[in-house]
Amino acid sequence: MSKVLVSDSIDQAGIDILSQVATVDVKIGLKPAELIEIIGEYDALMIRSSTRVTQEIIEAGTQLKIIGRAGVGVDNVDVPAATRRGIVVVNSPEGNTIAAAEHALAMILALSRHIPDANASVKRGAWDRNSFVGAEVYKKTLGVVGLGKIGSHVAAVAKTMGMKLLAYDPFISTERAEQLGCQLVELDLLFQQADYITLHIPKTPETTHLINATTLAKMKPTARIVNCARGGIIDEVALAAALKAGKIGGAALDVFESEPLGESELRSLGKEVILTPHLGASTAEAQVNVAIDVAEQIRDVILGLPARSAVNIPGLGPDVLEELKPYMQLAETLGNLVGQLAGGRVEVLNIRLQGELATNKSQPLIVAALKGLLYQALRERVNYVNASIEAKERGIRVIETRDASIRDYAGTLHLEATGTLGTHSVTGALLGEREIHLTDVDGFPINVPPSKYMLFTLHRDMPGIIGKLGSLLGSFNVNIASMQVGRKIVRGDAVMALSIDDPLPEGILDEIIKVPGIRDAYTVTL
Ligand SMILES: NC(=O)C1=CN([C@@H]2O[C@H](COP(=O)(O)OP(=O)(O)OC[C@H]3O[C@@H](n4cnc5c(N)ncnc54)[C@H](O)[C@@H]3O)[C@@H](O)[C@H]2O)C=CC1
Ligand SMILES: O=C(O)C(=O)COP(=O)(O)O
Repeated sequence: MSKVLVSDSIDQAGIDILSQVATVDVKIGLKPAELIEIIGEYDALMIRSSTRVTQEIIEAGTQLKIIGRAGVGVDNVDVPAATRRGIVVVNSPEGNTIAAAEHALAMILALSRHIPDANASVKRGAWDRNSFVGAEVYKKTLGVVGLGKIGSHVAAVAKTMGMKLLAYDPFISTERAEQLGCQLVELDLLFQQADYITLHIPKTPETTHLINATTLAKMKPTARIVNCARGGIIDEVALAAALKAGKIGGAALDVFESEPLGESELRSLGKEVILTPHLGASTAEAQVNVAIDVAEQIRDVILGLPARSAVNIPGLGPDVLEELKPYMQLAETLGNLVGQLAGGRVEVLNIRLQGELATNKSQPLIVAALKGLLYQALRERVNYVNASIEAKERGIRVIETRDASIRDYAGTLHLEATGTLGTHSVTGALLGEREIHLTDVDGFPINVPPSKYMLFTLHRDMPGIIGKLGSLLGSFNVNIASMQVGRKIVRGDAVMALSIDDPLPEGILDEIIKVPGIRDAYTVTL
């Protein structure tokens, strides 16, 4: 049974899902050295933002197949290190969107009305109404930095509160911003004009210390800044200095450069500063959402299925995956088959997407075909995550072509592998929704479902040959489950595809090739 380590606090709904397929150990608060010591036993690791999954931990996780982040940000995971090791990293891109957006909105209102300090003062026994006179957000300008999932929801709600919206996000269109009622502007303009600035961007090298002494100096002295995205986007020392000097009006922070927040000037500031301990995603609803979302993906990967929100598999979003899953299976099977027919080292893989596939995203299919192709060399070490890197490192050139014309099937996939031992090709299609059929091998039309053990021969189409092959296999106690011949012309060259019940015994291929009329034979395990 697989083993999953849960090293941060996760909702029980996730643990219940994992327990269906694995032994689940919940160990919260492990020190890095303790995690390194035990991670080697586990197939999957489920975390939130508290566990830092470093390269050292990934390297110690020799059995790890998947790291599941029950939340959005994967900046606490060394994703490149995981990718190199073929470990899938998944997250829950939408499970806590509303929770984080509502926290940012709560921060905006709490800052405006001094709610935390007013509350603390009443609880201390005071009744001080004069110290807590606030400001309205109505008709004020909100600058949204990062108009993604969370930023968009913040914008939508802020709009209904009567705020004027500016947004900065270099990766979204003016139309999208307009749909949300936002005016897309340059960052400097946003800094200059906003009464409130809310950050909803990932932490990247470009966004680290985006808010610093220079950018803070561009803001209105009354501006209030909210960070419910990531610590480190704001230079906290510069922020504390700007607040103290009255260069900006206030700040509400949920995330910090170093968490838990240690010694900090920010703690000593008054009602203009609100600090929460990374609570953006901490609602009952969001925790159920992210736990289920990520646990299901871990379960799927343990069961050998692809994950729907892998951050390190290019182009494999949930919508794409749902549509392409059966075709990815087809691509993988064909890749595995053509790799075995080609034998030796493959140098070029031609992939032709035909019919309805021609208009689809090709990247997941290429990755799946490469995974299949490399299976003989790498076995379980190759997966959707590292197939492209492994192929590149082996010098396999991928050429993709598309042909939208529809032939016998709605969509077909054609793979041709050229390597040190020659060129071979296979074509396949789906029958109904998901039944794989081989429709062509080396240019000869056939129509067979692939099976675990197969034998292919290239032979002359002449009387008696099928009988001879049948008897030969019989003499080696090989049971034939099905057999089909594909030929282009009568008595010309032909291909025979046989499904057999067991692997072909040693030495029998040499005997098959000796049968008069048989030119070549290939055994394949799928
Ligand atoms: N405080 C908390 O507990 C939580 C924090 N988060 C954090 O919130 C942030 C946003 O999350 P989502 O909205 O789900 O992500 P998202 O991926 O939907 O949106 C991020 C947006 O930022 C934009 N962006 C990227 N680089 C940018 C740059 N240099 N300048 C301006 N815009 C840039 C992208 O184009 C995208 O539209 C993430 O950092 C995430 O980790 C998310 C959930 C909870
Ligand atoms: O989802 C995110 O990016 C978050 O920051 C939430 O973090 P958490 O899961 O609450 O530790």
